[in-house]
Amino acid sequence: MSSKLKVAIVGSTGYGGVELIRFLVHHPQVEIVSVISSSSAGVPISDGFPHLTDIVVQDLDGVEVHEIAAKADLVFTATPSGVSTKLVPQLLDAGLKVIDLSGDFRLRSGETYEAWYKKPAASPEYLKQAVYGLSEVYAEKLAGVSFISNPGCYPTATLLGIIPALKADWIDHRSLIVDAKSGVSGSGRGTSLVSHYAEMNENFKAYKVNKHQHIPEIEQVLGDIAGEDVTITFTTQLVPMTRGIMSTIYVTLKGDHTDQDLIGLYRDYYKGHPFVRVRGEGIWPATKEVLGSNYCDIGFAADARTGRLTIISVIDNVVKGAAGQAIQNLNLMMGWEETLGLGFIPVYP
Ligand SMILES: NC(=O)C1=CN([C@@H]2O[C@H](COP(=O)(O)OP(=O)(O)OC[C@H]3O[C@@H](n4cnc5c(N)ncnc54)[C@H](OP(=O)(O)O)[C@@H]3O)[C@@H](O)[C@H]2O)C=CC1
Ligand SMILES: CC(=O)N[C@@H](CCC(=O)OP(=O)(O)O)C(=O)O
Repeated sequence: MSSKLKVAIVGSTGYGGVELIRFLVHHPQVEIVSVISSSSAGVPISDGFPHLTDIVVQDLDGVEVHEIAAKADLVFTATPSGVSTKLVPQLLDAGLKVIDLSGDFRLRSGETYEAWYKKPAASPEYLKQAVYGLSEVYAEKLAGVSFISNPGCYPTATLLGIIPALKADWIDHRSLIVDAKSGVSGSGRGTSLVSHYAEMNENFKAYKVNKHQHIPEIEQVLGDIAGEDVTITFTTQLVPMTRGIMSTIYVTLKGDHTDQDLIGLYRDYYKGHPFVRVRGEGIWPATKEVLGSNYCDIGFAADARTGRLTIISVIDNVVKGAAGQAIQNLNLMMGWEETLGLGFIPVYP
């Protein structure tokens, strides 16, 4: 009998779900016992995803909570916001561990969720149970828990870029401006006008400026760390590429810290967390340098002339921004090596 952890994936036909499969197939402690679809049950998953031919031979299962509970120990819910709100409590009540990739359990306040997501929030009882899984920052809080809410893609790149400097009190958080760019896969597999080739190709488009649902998530974490309310200016933009997020952060420095000081501070903060790589002086990261991997790469430019600091943080939105971090969180939850199943070099070129 296998002693591996039995996992199921709801939303396995979406970008996050398919990426979970890509990594979990090689995870030494995990067996995928069910790939689940609300719309294509009974069909071999490789019919819709021929790249999985002869690798994942399972048929898709339907979303039947009691059947999932009979087969699995843990469920990844890679489902749209609004769907997780209703599904996750049922899975938890059935005794399953859950790692949810949606935005439905990241905000502590249901009112804040409803204001930004424009959807009914989950009940406070379940919001309270969720542990926010920004892996490098909250690793110790994740050990042994049953329910992790995986961070958003933009928050992951942005928070990992800001937190060490904020913790050290080297920056004035009232001056924070975040200019964030994403590849189109960030909006999921469902078609929309925004991701239509003719709309997106050879185009560079800002959207949800100051209205993006990730603003309260970023402000919640920064506020916890600063010990007071933090507000940010946040602009999101769509770039005509498939994967990748670059979050460029502008902030006023407290004191005259150099690039070398910042490199030292960040390397120290992320010591023991191999998925955050701090670049050397003048070597700023590009999205392609983390493509297909769980890395977040960070570079700096402190400007003595203006007293401001530019921080550049890049991730692959589908990996470190979703499926990869979810698996990193699984490892932390289970007390396994943080890198298990994730040790891939980025795809280059
Ligand atoms: N793409 C990204 O870069 C990131 C995504 N996220 C979040 O992760 C989640 C998944 O994202 P992503 O994979 O991109 O989204 P997709 O739209 O690509 O996939 C979502 C999947 O959810 C399934 N689904 C839809 N409705 C239901 C339902 N009622 N019950 C069960 N399953 C349902 C669909 O599959 P089927 O019809 O087969 O059931 C669909 O394939 C979302 O909440 C997203 O916001 C977070 C960070 C980054
Ligand atoms: C490029 C693109 O459209 N990205 C999406 C990311 C959505 C997402 O991941 O949503 P939650 O984290 O809130 O679940 C967006 O900006 O809305």
